[in-house]
Amino acid sequence: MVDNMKVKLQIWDTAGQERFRSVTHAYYRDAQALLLLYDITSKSSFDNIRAWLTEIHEYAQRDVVIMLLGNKGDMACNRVIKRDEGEKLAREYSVPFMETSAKTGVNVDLAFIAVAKELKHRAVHGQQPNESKFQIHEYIESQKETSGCCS
Ligand SMILES: Nc1nc2c(ncn2[C@@H]2O[C@H](COP(=O)(O)OP(=O)(O)OP(=O)(O)O)[C@@H](O)[C@H]2O)c(=O)[nH]1
Repeated sequence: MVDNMKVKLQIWDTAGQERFRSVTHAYYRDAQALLLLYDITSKSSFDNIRAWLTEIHEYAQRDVVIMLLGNKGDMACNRVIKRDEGEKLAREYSVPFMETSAKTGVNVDLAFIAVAKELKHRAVHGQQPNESKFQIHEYIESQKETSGCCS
């Protein structure tokens, strides 16, 4: 339930980076939202994000909701990608960003709730230029948790 409205999300987990080239566009071509995850302890996973963003720009829907997530936030002591770098990349592409942990659950609900809220808002209000916009960036900034022993 999002603001008293039932929102149904169908979630697809695409193949990982090593199979990156073989992922069919069909996976994300019709998606309304895309969560791009990298692993804060893996430089290659972070470097792959740019390639994904280029792909998305080319093949995904123009108004797709994109969110950048730096996962394994619980392993901040082993991080090789600073939070700063994630934030900078997100700013460059104007997408919201936060660090998450699938292990501890930090910010995981928030990522899905923010997407659900954005999609619900669009469904209810449409996308007329004058309509008030749900501010997904602001919502995430106000709700996200930041933690980590060495961050
Ligand atoms: N500590 C920690 N480990 C995690 C986290 N998320 C995933 N892992 C571990 O990282 C490994 C890879 O996780 P997957 O979910 O298979 O990653 P993936 O990118 O979907 O993998 P492929 O799609 O197969 O490339 C597993 O051993 C997970 O248990 C996290 O937030 N924290």
